[in-house]
Amino acid sequence: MPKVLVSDKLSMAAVQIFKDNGVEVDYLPDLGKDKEKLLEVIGQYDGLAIRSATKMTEKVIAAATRLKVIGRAGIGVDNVDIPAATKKGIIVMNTPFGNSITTAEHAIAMMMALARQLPEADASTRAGKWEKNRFMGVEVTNKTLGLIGAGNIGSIVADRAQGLKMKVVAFDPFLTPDRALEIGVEKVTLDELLARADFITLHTPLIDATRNIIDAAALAKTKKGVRIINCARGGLIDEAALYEALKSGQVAGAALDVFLEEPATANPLFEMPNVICTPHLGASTGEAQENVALQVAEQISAYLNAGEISNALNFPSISAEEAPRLTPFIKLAEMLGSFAGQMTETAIKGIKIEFEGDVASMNTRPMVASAVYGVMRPMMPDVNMVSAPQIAKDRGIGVEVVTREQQGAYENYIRLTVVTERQERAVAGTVFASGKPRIIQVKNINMEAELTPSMLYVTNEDKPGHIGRLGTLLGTLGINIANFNLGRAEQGADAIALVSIDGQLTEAQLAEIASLEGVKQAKALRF
Ligand SMILES: NC(=O)C1=CN([C@@H]2O[C@H](COP(=O)(O)OP(=O)(O)OC[C@H]3O[C@@H](n4cnc5c(N)ncnc54)[C@H](O)[C@@H]3O)[C@@H](O)[C@H]2O)C=CC1
Ligand SMILES: O=C(O)CCC(=O)C(=O)O
Repeated sequence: MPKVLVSDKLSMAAVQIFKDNGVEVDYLPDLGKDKEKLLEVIGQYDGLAIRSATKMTEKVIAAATRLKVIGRAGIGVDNVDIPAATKKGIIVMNTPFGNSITTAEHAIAMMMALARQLPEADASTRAGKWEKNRFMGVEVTNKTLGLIGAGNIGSIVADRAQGLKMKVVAFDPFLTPDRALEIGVEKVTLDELLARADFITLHTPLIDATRNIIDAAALAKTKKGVRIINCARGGLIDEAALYEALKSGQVAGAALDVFLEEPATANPLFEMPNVICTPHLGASTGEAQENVALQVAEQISAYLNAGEISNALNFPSISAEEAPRLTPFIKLAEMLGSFAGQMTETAIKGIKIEFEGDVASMNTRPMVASAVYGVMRPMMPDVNMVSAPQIAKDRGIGVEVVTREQQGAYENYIRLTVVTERQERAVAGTVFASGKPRIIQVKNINMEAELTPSMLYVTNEDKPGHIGRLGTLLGTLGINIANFNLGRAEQGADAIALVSIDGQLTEAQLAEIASLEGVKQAKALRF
């Protein structure tokens, strides 16, 4: 039974979902904050469900010897070292939509609170001051909202802001003109946004391109008296620069849900009267927390129990519907890769994977990952389907993918070519209607073979007597033949034999086979 740790505070509904799916679960909501304890116990778990308090650093990931999946009940995964997880073959998933409405609503609430100074007015009134003249606000109607990041949350914010009769301009390099039209925003450059916005709201992930996107230089380009809302990530705004801009009046107010250092318990911005702070509450509604907890528990369970992959950030998705259909092709791709990988003895420059027929219209990305995994596994025993594409990229191994309509007799055809300094070696296969993967071509020679755990691959001159000699030698060596598959380019040219055998060949036995008359190459293969 797979075992999952929930190390941050999650709705208990998640725990029930794990149990209902036959997954053992430890609910330890404070563990994520205790780095040492996390390091101590993480090695026991196959799955991990977190929010933002648990920091999955390279060190913790290295200690997670059994871990197969990390599920973030939420959107931002900046608390997970994704490259380290990928290298270890750990799938990292999030729940990209479950808290978007709630977070967008928080941004709008922060904007309105900022426009009318609600927290300060509230505190003053409770203190018995009745300072009616002190709290002069601004209307949002007809004001310009500058949206930095127009993805899921940004576009909901845009929709709500338009309901408040605001004009919305958006800076997002990936926003297409059609999408901008659809969500009713004007796509602008960052400088234009800074120059035009009365309110600026941030909704991007924290990545290198967005870190300190609002810095001193950007603040200098804003309208004097701009108000800024950040319900995305600390680190998007240079806090020291914001402090100075608030002090000088360049920025009239800021509403911050997120901070560079969290938990934020002492921050110079807390001293500023025109700053509203919440403790990373963007996603904190009952509705959003129920959504993300249920979703993450379902996703983790489906992966651990059935290999279904949804919302993974480091691996292509495989839906429950397509999983049964894709599985034999994923297996075939891995077998072809493994065959070619075992035959390759020099540095690999590239891998080409061609999909023909029905398979070309399927979700080929997991097959590509599986094929690359197959090629690399003989050289790197710790590689896996998640890490293989990244490792190939790191090593400069190009992966070319070609898809085309059916050309030959097979309804489905996958051909994998490994390119080395010295040569190209291709192997092709198909999946029959029965769901059985088969090798159908090796080095352009047709044959039909099932790949079994232990095989002998022989290339020889196509001359009479070879099969008899090989069979007799295997018998003499005490090797039982389970299946014998043959193919040849043309009469008298090169021929190949793929022999399924019981047990393993020793190096000495292989050398005897290689020295048989007419044999050009003999290799033991394992699948
Ligand atoms: N305060 C909170 O509790 C919460 C915060 N968040 C934060 O909100 C962020 C956004 O969430 P979603 O809208 O769901 O993500 P999303 O992926 O749907 O949208 C992000 C948008 O940022 C854009 N973007 C990327 N690089 C950019 C750049 N250099 N400049 C401008 N735009 C850029 C992308 O094109 C995309 O449209 C998350 O990454 C997360 O960090 C999310 C949920 C709750
Ligand atoms: O889990 C939370 O409360 C924070 C949510 C968040 O920041 C996210 O989903 O990116």
